[in-house]
Amino acid sequence: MFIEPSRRREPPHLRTGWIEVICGSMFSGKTEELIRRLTRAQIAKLNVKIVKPALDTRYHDENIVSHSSITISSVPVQTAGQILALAGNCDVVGIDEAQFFDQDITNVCTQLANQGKRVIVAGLDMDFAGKPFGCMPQLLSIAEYVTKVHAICVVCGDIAQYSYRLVPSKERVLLGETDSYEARCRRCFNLGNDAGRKEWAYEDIANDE
Ligand SMILES: Nc1ncnc2c1ncn2[C@@H]1O[C@H](COP(=O)(O)OP(=O)(O)O)[C@@H](O)[C@H]1O
Ligand SMILES: Cc1cn([C@H]2C[C@H](O)[C@@H](COP(=O)(O)O)O2)c(=O)[nH]c1=O
Ligand SMILES: [Zn+2]
Repeated sequence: MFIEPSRRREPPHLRTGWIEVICGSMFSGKTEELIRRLTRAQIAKLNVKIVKPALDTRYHDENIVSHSSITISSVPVQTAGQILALAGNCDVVGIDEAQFFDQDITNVCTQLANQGKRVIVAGLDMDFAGKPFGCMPQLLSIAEYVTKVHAICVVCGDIAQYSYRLVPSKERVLLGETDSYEARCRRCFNLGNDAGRKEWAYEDIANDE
């Protein structure tokens, strides 16, 4: 589990900000982990600002909502640049669904951290095709702390790092949840439509051994 660095008691001239990235597939617990960290910052009475891309209207227009219905209020923004103005003099900035921002998000996070803020970013590291998603590789490179979380493969029960798309669209951006995506392990992701349901997959693994 991620434990916050204890930098509060450092003298102000030595205090710096930093960037944390939480990545993984859909259903891996990125949003839950983001909300957990932000809630702890609020308990510590830090001034917290939370944003998400305005296009993410899946569960709610404003709030950030996890697949398990855990929620925290946020401000929807159209561009990464807007985050700088919104952050003002806050201590902690939380950003969800970072994969939907343009490359400018990297500069924005760097500027915020350089101002002394703790920046916590959550986003999909890979798209439905298993390719690195937009700005995420750059964010992962510049972060001080990276946490990769995993879902459970709905086909075989193994650890999942892929978001398998169940509908035929090839557009990179397609909002959805269990209606359009499922979490899959490497093997079941590569099997595509040939991946059977749980019983079949267990049998197959046993036959492989
Ligand atoms: N295949 C799955 N593997 C793990 N958790 C799942 C799965 N399907 C649904 N869930 C639920 O999703 C929750 C995580 O939701 P969330 O934090 O919103 O994930 P993410 O932001 O990574 O998509 C889990 O705690 C669990 O309740
Ligand atoms: C893989 C993939 C996902 N999306 C969309 C689907 C959801 O609306 C979000 C991811 O949300 P989560 O909090 O990580 O579950 O992104 C997409 O547009 N394109 C993709 O390739
Ligand atoms: Zn699997």
